[in-house]
Amino acid sequence: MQNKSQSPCETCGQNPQSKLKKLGVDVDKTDYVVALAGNPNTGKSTVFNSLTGLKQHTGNWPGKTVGRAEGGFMYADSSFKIIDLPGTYSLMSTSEDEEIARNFILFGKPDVTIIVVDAGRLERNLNLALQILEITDKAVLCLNLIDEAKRHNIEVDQRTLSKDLGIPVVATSALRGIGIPELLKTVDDVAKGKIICTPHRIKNVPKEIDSRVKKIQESIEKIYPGIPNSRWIAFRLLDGDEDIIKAIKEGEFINDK
Ligand SMILES: Nc1nc2c(ncn2[C@@H]2O[C@H](COP(=O)(O)OP(=O)(O)OP(=O)(O)O)[C@@H](O)[C@H]2O)c(=O)[nH]1
Ligand SMILES: [Mg+2]
Repeated sequence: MQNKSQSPCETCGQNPQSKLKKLGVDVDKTDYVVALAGNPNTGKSTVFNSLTGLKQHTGNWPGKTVGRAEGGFMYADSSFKIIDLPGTYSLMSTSEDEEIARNFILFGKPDVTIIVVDAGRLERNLNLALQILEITDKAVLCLNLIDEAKRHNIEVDQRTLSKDLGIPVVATSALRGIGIPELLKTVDDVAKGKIICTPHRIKNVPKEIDSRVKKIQESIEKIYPGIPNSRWIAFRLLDGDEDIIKAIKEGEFINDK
């Protein structure tokens, strides 16, 4: 039955959005888990709200999302849990909120990570995107605020960007719902392995460093069997990251589900 508030376009079978059912907070036992990551103020909560029907705080000031919020949606007969995370500039972050985001991206084992970036501030935003691509095999770049970028005559070569990053890129204007159907379909395709990502990774790590990292990695995995991203942790330990040293000692990551 057609919902009164929806236009014929929104309910047409050709439109991927017609396969979307917003589930609000109903997120028990879903088929897939999706994380929304990105710098502050890029529109993560706006994307979250449009997919779940929830009303996470949004606004034009940094640090609006505190802690993490969960919501759900159905798409093409599959159920998804989606996690809205606080904005963060780096996976080596220090504030409590940034730590929540970092821990979920690293250890929450999302099936797909949507990296939301500001199309008008791409260079700055790609710093976090590249860090996330080091540690995940399944990601989609959501090139948001495309309306604002256009207003400032900024054009993004999506094809080249997608090729260079090795993940699909979808342009959106989340505030206006533009590109959300395409984003949904792409996330579904990545989750189900219909789109295979080949994420950009740093190559040519010197042999000596690589072999030491592997040794540390083995020790971490011995203490915490099944821990994701042990290589990333090994690099952080080598770097003397106090936060990570403390978290490893206290098993903090393992409990952060
Ligand atoms: N013009 C325009 N504004 C947008 C778009 N997406 C989001 N916004 C606005 O940008 C501001 C920030 O959006 P949020 O969704 O709160 O951003 P966020 O990434 O969740 O922010 P943090 O929680 O601080 O990390 C809000 O005022 C939104 O209404 C868009 O595509 N175009
Ligand atoms: Mg937010």
